[in-house]
Amino acid sequence: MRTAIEDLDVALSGRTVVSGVRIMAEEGEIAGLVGPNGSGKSTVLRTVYRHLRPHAGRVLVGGADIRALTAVQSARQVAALPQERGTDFELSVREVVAMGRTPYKRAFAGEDPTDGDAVAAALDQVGMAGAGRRRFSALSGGERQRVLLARALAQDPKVLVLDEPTNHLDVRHQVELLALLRRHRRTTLLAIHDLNAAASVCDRLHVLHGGKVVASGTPREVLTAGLLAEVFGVRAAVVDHPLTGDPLIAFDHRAPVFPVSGR
Ligand SMILES: Nc1ncnc2c1ncn2[C@@H]1O[C@H](COP(=O)(O)OP(=O)(O)OP(=O)(O)O)[C@@H](O)[C@H]1O
Repeated sequence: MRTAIEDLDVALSGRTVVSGVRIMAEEGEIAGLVGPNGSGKSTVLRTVYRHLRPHAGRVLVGGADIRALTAVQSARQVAALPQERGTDFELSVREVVAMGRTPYKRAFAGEDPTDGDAVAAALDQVGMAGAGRRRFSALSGGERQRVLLARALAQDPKVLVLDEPTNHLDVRHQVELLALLRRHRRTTLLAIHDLNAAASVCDRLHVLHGGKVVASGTPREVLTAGLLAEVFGVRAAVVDHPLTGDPLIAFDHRAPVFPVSGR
């Protein structure tokens, strides 16, 4: 569902950390938020899943201001894989994923077959179909990550918000997760550090720097050697990926880093 972040300002502990942010994700589009540490990516995403209240501006999902929705209404619209990931659930994997079905239940109602199917399908999609009975707290970081993604998928939202979803994942599971996102074609807002992964999966990228969007466009438009030097302070060449044709950033890990302008 079309999601618009309009003129967003967020202040935390009295300091403006995000200002004037405008990001649009069309229906079915995967919009990537990239930028250096502390540039405001998670803060923007937190306003979309209502973890933070903006100081100014608003987030519209399908034309509705998400702050005007009830908790249940917004949970049916937006599901998140946040950066702060619970590790203390003394629940089974299946129970954690079933939490994603809460917005569809009446109080104290049990699980119906639709819920069971949604949970099973979500676990299958993240490659954890055989792990339903395992204790969540006994999983590895990458396994937990995949289970929490399954919980978000089981929520069957109109908009997925993913904060660093490939963190902790080995390369195969990174590739699988990106393929899953591409297959799903659900409106997705994604914060991601891996710029090559971003180039392969995102329709449009929005570069945050010092709490502001400094570039928006397709990965090819945005990921230029000049921008990588200016915003990230690194030397890199952007070439065509020999297998996919996507932009491929070859970082020069030996070069000294450049100074970047702060906020
Ligand atoms: N609770 C808080 N109180 C005060 N400042 C905060 C708080 N949370 C985040 N910040 C600050 O807000 C700014 C943006 O942080 P944010 O987590 O959104 O950045 P990010 O781009 O997601 O970073 P990273 O890539 O490191 O995850 C940073 O300067 C951070 O220190």
